[in-house]
Amino acid sequence: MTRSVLGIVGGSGIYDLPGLEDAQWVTVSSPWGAPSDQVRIGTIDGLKVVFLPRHGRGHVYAPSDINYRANIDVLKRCGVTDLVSVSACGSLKEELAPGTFVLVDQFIDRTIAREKSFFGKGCVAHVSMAFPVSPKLVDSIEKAARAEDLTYRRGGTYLAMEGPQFSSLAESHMYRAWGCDVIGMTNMPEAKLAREAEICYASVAMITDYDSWHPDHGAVDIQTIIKVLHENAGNAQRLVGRLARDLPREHEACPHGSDTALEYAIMTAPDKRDPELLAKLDAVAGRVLNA
Ligand SMILES: CSC[C@H]1O[C@H](OP(=O)(O)O)[C@H](O)[C@@H]1O
Ligand SMILES: Nc1ncnc2[nH]cnc12
Repeated sequence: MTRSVLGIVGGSGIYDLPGLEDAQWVTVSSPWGAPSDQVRIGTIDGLKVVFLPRHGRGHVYAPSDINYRANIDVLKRCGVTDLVSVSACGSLKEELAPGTFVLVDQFIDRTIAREKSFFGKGCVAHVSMAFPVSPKLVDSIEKAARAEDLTYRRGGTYLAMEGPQFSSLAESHMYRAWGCDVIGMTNMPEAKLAREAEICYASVAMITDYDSWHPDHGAVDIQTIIKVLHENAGNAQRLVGRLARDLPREHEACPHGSDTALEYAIMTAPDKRDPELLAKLDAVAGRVLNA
């Protein structure tokens, strides 16, 4: 049996997790470089919870500057089995009004300037991203959202853009034509790296704006986003608190195999593997490399 450990990556406006018991900021180092910040480790009703502010306290890192590999690596080192991103996002659908929480289930990755894999020359691996989100974890988030009476929608496609500038009007229309529901700058490659690290991942997109396409709303601006984020911070905290109280204490196997993603993924023959890369993979791929 594996005990559940809940990880929370806090996005814009979420730099701490009130309600954590016996909480401490802890430095965890990673062979992948510096993570965004220390992690805040504590418990909620006996469940270990590990919180990491994605942009660092004080919002130091832009989306393209975040060391996503180090972030996922340190969360893995802390034993995280289930990881929930809480992110500010723009809406690409009329019915997804600011204040709505979308429980994302698909992604389109349009980022272009980020390290996207722990693997590469000397240890090549290919994991499935067909179903990037763990439905059991989303079940628990949905239960929590219902219990807290939040306005939410289960399912939605998140368009990950490079940023840091917001989309042009033409891009915004194009993403709508593609059928995307929300737009943000951070969930990729985070979701891909969580899959490589065999961590169940889910993303809560807190809608803050209508991006730039809506004829009755002006183009997105940061003041509006911050205002909506402040209005929703309490809801986000209640959601996470409830999720932590109710998450099954025994980690449930992911129907999409998130927790066994590396089982047959590594292509490089054992005698051709690069020892330096293998050493860096000790946390994310230890389960299969040490088997
Ligand atoms: C503050 S608006 C743009 C910024 O907010 C989102 O970040 P996060 O997902 O960490 O909440 C968005 O992706 C941009 O990085
Ligand atoms: N419209 C938008 N585009 C990209 N990232 C966002 N984060 C919040 N709103 C956003």
